[in-house]
Amino acid sequence: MSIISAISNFLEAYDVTYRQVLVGGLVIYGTTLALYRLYFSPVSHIPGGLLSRLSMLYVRIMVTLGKLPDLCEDDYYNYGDIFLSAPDIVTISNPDDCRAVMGTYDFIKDKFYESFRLVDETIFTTIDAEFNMLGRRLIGPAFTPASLQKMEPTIMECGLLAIKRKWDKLIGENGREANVNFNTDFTLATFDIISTLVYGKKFRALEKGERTIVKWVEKYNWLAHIKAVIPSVAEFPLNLLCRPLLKNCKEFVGFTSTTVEQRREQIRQGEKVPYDLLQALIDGEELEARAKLTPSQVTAQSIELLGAAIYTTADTITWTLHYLMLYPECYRKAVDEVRSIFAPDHLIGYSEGRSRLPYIEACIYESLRICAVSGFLLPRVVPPGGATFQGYFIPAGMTIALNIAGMNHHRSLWRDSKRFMPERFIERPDLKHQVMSFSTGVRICPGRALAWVKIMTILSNLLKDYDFSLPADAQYSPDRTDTNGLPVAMPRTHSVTVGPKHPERDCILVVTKRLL
Ligand code: HEM
Repeated sequence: MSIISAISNFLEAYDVTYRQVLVGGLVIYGTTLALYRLYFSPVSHIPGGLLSRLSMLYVRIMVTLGKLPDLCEDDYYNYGDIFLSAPDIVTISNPDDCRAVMGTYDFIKDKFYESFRLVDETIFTTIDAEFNMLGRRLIGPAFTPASLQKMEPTIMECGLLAIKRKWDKLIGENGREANVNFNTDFTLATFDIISTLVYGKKFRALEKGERTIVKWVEKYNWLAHIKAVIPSVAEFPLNLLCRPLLKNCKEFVGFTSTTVEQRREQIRQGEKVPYDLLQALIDGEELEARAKLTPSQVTAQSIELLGAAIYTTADTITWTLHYLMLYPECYRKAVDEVRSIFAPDHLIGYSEGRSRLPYIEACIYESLRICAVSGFLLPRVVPPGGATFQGYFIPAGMTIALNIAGMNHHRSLWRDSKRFMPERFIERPDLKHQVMSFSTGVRICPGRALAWVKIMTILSNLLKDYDFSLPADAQYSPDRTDTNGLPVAMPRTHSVTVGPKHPERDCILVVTKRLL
């Protein structure tokens, strides 16, 4: 008698259907798994929300809905230094613990980072320490103060000055004032800056409204976001569902590799080429180093730099201006500071802005802290031998996630942490080193100095040259407060960075030329 007929006979004898067996099996499996996760897994004694402890599904749903930043912050306030974000994701928020993890290559990046991989390995996606160090060595020289100073004219021209031209034109057309979507303008300006530095070409997205590449970057980010939730989405048959996104990435890669090839040709022809980010990468192909970048790695890296630099910087400027509008006394102080130091016709360069505008610098730190554009989880794998945090042992192979929002709101460092309070950095400048928005350790953001140049030059000059106010119908203003009496910030969402959820509604400001 075959096994199948034996089972059939057994089911018939007890009057049980296959369906009942299937449902019963699933119930037993689900219950056993739930009991294991809640009471018997090696990390079951770590605190965390019931849904997070039961299934990975909860965090995936939150990621899909763009709610991860809110979850990270709320979970820190609810559970403290260590908690479970999913049955096998232990999240840590204690700055010392996070530094211990990030200070070494032992805790490699989790497979989540594969969702960002497009054509080849990059500084960001790699888990290979040697390759990461090589990439960082190559782009490092582009981010020294001397190199950034050389790039500053481009940064000014494509960033601040392009924004000013656009706003002045709008104001001129409207009479005295104009309504601007500052998030869109900061995004296009930061795109124009970074694309000039990466492709060596000016696209003038802000001026001409030409957004092809911005859309490519947006869709590349979306694909990465979807891959983070459904890793097999780029494989058959799911790839059929996101054909337009995959086609978009192909075009993006094609355009980038052609541009890289054009630069190589210029070099071969002996033409003078600018020193920019692309050049730093191409130089890497020529290095005598044992490991050097292949052409497809240069393409992949160029795309990554574009993706890493646009929304991070634009959204940071956006949040800073938004918080200044919610806290008018801070806005007033920032404006008074810059206008008392610099003449109306002075173009504030980065280093003078950074050294002479401590309050505006403090506003930027506070915005990076209170709503980090990277305010979500950075997942790493626990190395062989396991690791102990806050008295809990975490076995090798489990994911440990660093909670940037948790560190930036940590009770031990930040008094009244939900309040936008730039003064904290004036009273205690040492706190600047505790803002974790650029991460920390061996994989700290290599582009942070460039980001600072863009943020500081754009913000300080705009505050000097324009008066900003909220439109009459603004939904988020100083008058709309929460139960603690603090102004409610506009809702945020998360794809690759944490940005405004409804920029078309919440990022409109009335701009007038400064009255002399
Ligand atoms: C306000 C602006 C920015 C913020 C807040 C920011 C934040 C971060 C954070 C938190 C990481 C670590 C991510 C992780 O480990 O998962 C990171 C990595 C990285 N960032 Fe940035 N970033 C900013 C701007 C930039 C810019 C302008 C560039 C380049 C032009 C850049 C290039 C990179 C690269 C290549 C990495 C990967 C580093 C590695 O894995 O070794 N970022 N950034």
